[in-house]
Amino acid sequence: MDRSFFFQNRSPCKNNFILEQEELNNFNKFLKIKDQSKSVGKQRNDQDSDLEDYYTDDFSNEEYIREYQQQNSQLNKMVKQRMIFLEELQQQENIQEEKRKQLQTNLAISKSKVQGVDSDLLNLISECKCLAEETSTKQDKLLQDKTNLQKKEAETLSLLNHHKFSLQKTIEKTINYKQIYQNLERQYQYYKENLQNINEKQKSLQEEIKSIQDGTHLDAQLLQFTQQKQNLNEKLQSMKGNIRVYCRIRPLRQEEKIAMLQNSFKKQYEEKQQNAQNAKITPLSKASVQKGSVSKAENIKGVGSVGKIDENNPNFQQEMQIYVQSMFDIIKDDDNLLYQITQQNRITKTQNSQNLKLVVPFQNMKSENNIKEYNFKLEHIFEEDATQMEVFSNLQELIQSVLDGYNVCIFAYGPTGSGKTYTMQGEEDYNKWGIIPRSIEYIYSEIEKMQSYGWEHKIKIQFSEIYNETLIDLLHPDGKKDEVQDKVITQGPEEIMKLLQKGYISRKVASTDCNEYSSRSHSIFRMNLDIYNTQKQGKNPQQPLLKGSLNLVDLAGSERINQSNVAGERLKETQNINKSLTSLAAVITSLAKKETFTAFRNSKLTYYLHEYLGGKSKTLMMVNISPAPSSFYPTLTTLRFADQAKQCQNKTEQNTIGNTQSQRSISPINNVGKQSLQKSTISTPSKGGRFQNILAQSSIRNTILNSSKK
Ligand SMILES: Nc1ncnc2c1ncn2[C@@H]1O[C@H](COP(=O)(O)OP(=O)(O)OP(=O)(O)O)[C@@H](O)[C@H]1O
Repeated sequence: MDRSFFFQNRSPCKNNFILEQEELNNFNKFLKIKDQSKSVGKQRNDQDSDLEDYYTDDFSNEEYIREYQQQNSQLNKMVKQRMIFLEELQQQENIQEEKRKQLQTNLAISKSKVQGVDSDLLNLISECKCLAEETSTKQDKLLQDKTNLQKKEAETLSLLNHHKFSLQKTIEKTINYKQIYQNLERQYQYYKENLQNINEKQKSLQEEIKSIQDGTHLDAQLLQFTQQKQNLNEKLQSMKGNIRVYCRIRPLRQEEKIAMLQNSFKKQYEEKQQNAQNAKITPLSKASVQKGSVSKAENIKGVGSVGKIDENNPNFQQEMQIYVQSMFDIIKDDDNLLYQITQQNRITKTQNSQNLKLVVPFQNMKSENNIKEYNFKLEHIFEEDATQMEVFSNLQELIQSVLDGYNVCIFAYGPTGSGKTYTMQGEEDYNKWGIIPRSIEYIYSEIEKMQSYGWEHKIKIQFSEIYNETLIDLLHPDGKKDEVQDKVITQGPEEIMKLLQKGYISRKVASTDCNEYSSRSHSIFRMNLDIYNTQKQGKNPQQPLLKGSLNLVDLAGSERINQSNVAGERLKETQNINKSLTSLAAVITSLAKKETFTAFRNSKLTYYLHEYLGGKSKTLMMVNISPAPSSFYPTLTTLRFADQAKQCQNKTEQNTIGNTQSQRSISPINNVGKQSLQKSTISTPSKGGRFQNILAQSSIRNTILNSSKK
């Protein structure tokens, strides 16, 4: 049997080697015994016998023994190889052990390092925490800064918007002014050329005067020249229509600005209150309210009843006062800003080449988004910033007509407090003089200029009022009723001013809720001119060549009785004012419709003015309106009336000899009820006070002369 397979098939592990080694030793021992017994015949002990028994089967003959020996030597070689391999393994194991030790050392080092890293990590974590806190604080600050910036941005934006709006307005105005300036420049060129022509004509006329001894030739030419001028003027006037309607918007008054701010505050307050109420009504309490166990007002403590402001609440009053005061500082005199802040709609003027429109926006109380616009086409609109001078310069041509022998009537119409008396009479300061003093000044300056051409004028004035349907002569010492006398003026414009001043003091004025100095009567200033030409008519002519009449009417303000809060005598006045204005509106409507009969006699006012409404006069209605949102309804009614008035057509005619209209006085009107005037009941915070120092200021004649020189 080949036993080498034992070794070949065994794995080269240490135990296997030991076993193999043992077996080999045993076998060698057996061989030795065998050899000894063969040569010496030596006695075998028990152990040898066992070995011999063990191997006897296989090693019975010599051949086998040799074979085994060979195998044995091979096996020895293998054992040696295995031993070498074993040693190598041992060495590797040693190396591994070394490495393991090394690794352990490394592990220990790493562990200590990890411990270091751990503490570093802890430090880092705490640093991170600090950083996170710092970051969150910084974030909060940044958020705060951002909110502040956003607020500032919004404020700046609204300011910019406001500036943009003002700038746009300014640009529009500048464009308007530019156009006006260009027109004026054209007119100036035109007049300059005309003046040159006139100067040339004047020169040639003067030469003719020198050369021609017979005066009638000159008279004829002068008259022709004057008539040409009158015809041209007449054409110009008739082109503009007969009852012309101008509109003047007065500036907002302080009280109106305050009212606008208060309304805006109330609106905001109401909104806030509503929001607070909505927030406080919980579903449960709503249910209780529906069940009827809790009242809504009870439920919302401290807020007041739903949707309504308790105006008597001192907190509300105080808050509103603070708001209005602070806003007033902000808006100063910037009306644009006021309209923007209070979100109120503004009356605006629009213009194209043909039409001048007044747009009156009205916000429906029921729905905020429902803004209705009312458009009115008017011949001329004076906006809030129009000066007295600007207004008059637009009427100058009309006043000129009086000197050319026409009847002219300008009446101021509008709700109470809309600026009629300011427009007609004005105030003490020269810049604030109204149409009446400026017309007197203008007529006298023209008369002076015409004197050198042989023109002479006789001036008579009347100043009257219609109060409670009674016509009263304001220049009569006893305030004569139902008859107005002419007062002949001999001393020039100062005399007229003095008389007017007296008349203003007598005029019925009272303080109402709508106007501190409210006119309670219609006042009529009439200036009659008898015009002569001595060069044509010779010295001391008996009859005037032309007659002109200027009528300036300051109507009492139309007002709503509940709005002006009047009672007693004041209520009666208001009723009479409204009645006569209603008659005026009816007359205007009738004339506009060209009805065959017009009821002029329905009131003293229409009867007194009938020649100027339906006659041959040149009539201008100056419609005064207030821009205040609270005056919306009176403004609308007034503009509707103006719309009717502009449709009336008069046939203007010059008052030449044989074609004169007597306007000296009005005869007593029997069929209009005469009412007695209870003078003692009238409080008279006099509008005449505005005029008291006019005469003291400067000599009117000087003013007139200076202006005529200009
Ligand atoms: N264009 C204006 N510029 C400055 N202030 C004005 C202007 N128009 C009117 N006012 C002021 O408004 C107030 C009311 O004006 P005014 O008395 O002329 O109104 P009214 O229409 O005559 O009123 P009433 O019909 O009640 O007599 C006055 O204090 C007046 O000075």
